[in-house]
Order: sequence, then structure tokens, then C-alpha cells
Amino acid sequence: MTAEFALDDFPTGLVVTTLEDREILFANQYFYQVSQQEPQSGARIGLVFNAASKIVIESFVMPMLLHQGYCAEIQLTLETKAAEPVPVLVNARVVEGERKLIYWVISTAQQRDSLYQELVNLRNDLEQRAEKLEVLSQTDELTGLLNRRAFVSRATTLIKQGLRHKMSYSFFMIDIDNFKQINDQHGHDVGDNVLHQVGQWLASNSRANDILARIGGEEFAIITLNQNHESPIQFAERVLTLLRAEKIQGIEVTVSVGLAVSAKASFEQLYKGADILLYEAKNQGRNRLVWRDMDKD
Ligand SMILES: Nc1nc2c(ncn2[C@@H]2O[C@H](COP(=O)(O)OP(=O)(O)OP(=O)(O)O)[C@@H](O)[C@H]2O)c(=O)[nH]1
Repeated sequence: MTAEFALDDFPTGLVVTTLEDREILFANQYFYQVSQQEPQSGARIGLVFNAASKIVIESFVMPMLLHQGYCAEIQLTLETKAAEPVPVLVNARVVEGERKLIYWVISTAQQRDSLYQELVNLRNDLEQRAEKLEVLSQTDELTGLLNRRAFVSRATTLIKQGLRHKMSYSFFMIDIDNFKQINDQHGHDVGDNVLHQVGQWLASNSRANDILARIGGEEFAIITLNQNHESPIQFAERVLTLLRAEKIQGIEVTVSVGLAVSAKASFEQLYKGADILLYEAKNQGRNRLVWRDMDKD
């Protein structure tokens, strides 16, 4: 008698079933409270679990019990009479006597589950923030284009891969002419707007696979894979012509372009090449393209 009271006082579900058909021979109060079931003669333990857990019991718990005599820390879900799911942790052991029985310990795991869910939510939140930070760390705030660091990293990887497949790349270095004058005459805010619009304009005139970035104050860079439909020289000339025809913030804006083309040069060599060619374009009077095929020297 004392033992029965003691078992009912345990804050965990204690159940004894037959091994053969899992008929409940004994269950303590806690088990009935949690599962909201009434004691019924001949009831089987499977009845209190949801459909997925029933499958786990048949396909995993029972084979474990039959083969090694116990099954530890299995996460299952009870289904109450009101069809509410209750997460539980189940330990079960086969006890051999006159009949083979299974002793089940069924502990509720709601608090642990909600803690686990909180941790999952926290991790998702941190991942999202990390992604945002990653995007921010790669973006030039003023134009929304890639910044110099991201450009160098992406372009280095792309060109390394391309070199292995003998792909030919173009490196355009595009610098707004006399930008200091724009700032001086119209103010820094207008200058910022010009930078923003030139950036947007370049983005809408380049292809999705190009790598476009603002790499310095009034300096942009584009790396493109050379394909047949438009030569890099045609592309650069188109940029120059279209920009000449356009007024940005009511201001005539021109650019100088240094263009290095190669199927052999590394990213650093292309960068250096384009930089020297841009310098030449500036020296020759600005508002022009100077280009070189670096593989033909
Ligand atoms: N508004 C604005 N100005 C910038 C920014 N970054 C750099 N600048 C300005 O850009 C100007 C660049 O001047 P310079 O390097 O002399 O070049 P430039 O006047 O364009 O002359 P060339 O390149 O030789 O044609 C400087 O006055 C910088 O202060 C920016 O983010 N916003």
C-alpha cells in the first residue's frame, strides 16, 4: 500500500506493460494526469502517443528492447485526450520474471523543449544578424555597390578560377573626371549624389555576372568575363558615350577609363595594368578610354 502511494507521488510517468502487446498493467497518477487518459483495462501504451511516436515505438523502441533489453532517452510525443501534443522523454527496460514486462519511465519535456526552441530562435536570429552584417561589411554605403574589400576578395577568387579554364577577363577602372571641381562648385552633398547615380547607372549598364564596385572616392571598377557579343572596348565606349549624353544632377559628368584585358594575368596584375592605363587616360586629357591587351606584349 505504501509503495503504491509512493509511486503515485513520483513527478514522472511510471508505467508497466506486457512485452508482448504493451498492455498497461500499471500506471501511476502522474502518467494519467499528463496524458489525460482514464485507466482502462486492456489499454495499450501506444494509444497515448501521437502517430509519429507510434511509428518510432514500433520501428525503433521495440526492436531496441527486444535486442538489448533497454531503450534510453527517446524523444516522443504524447497526445492528450484533447489532442494536445506533450513532448516527453522515454526510458524503458525489459524486466524478466514470470512474464516479460516493460517498465517505462515517461518524463515530460515541455520546459526543456521550450528552452530548446528559444535556443533555436536565438541561433536563427544571430544567423540573420550575421548575414546582415556580412552584407553590410561588403557594401559601399553611398552607392550600395560592393566596397573595395569585397571587390578584391570576389575578383581574386573569380580570376583564379578563370585562369585555370583559360578564361579571358576585362578589368575596367573608371574614374570621374575633375570630381573635385564638382564638389567645390556644387557642394559635397551634390558630389555624393553624383557618385550614387554614377554607381546606379553603371550597375544598370553592366551584366549580372560582372563584379562592380566603388573602390575609392570617385573610382569604380568592373570585372567582366570576355564573351563574344560585345567586346570590352565596345562596352567602355558605350559607357563613355552614354555618360557624355547624360546630365547627372544637372551636371555634365565624364569619366576616364583604364581597361586591361587578359587571359593570363592575375587579379593583381590586371589591377595594376588598369590603374596605369587610367593614369594614361587622365594624362591624355580625360573623358576617354585607354586600353591594352596584356597578353600581347
Ligand atoms: N562628395 C564626395 N566627394 C568625395 C568622396 N570621396 C572622395 N571625394 C572627393 O573626390 C575628389 C577627388 O579629387 P581628385 O583625386 O583630385 O580627382 P579629380 O578632381 O576627380 O580629378 P581627376 O581624377 O584627375 O580627373 C576629392 O576632392 C575628394 O575629396 C565622397 O565620398 N563624396
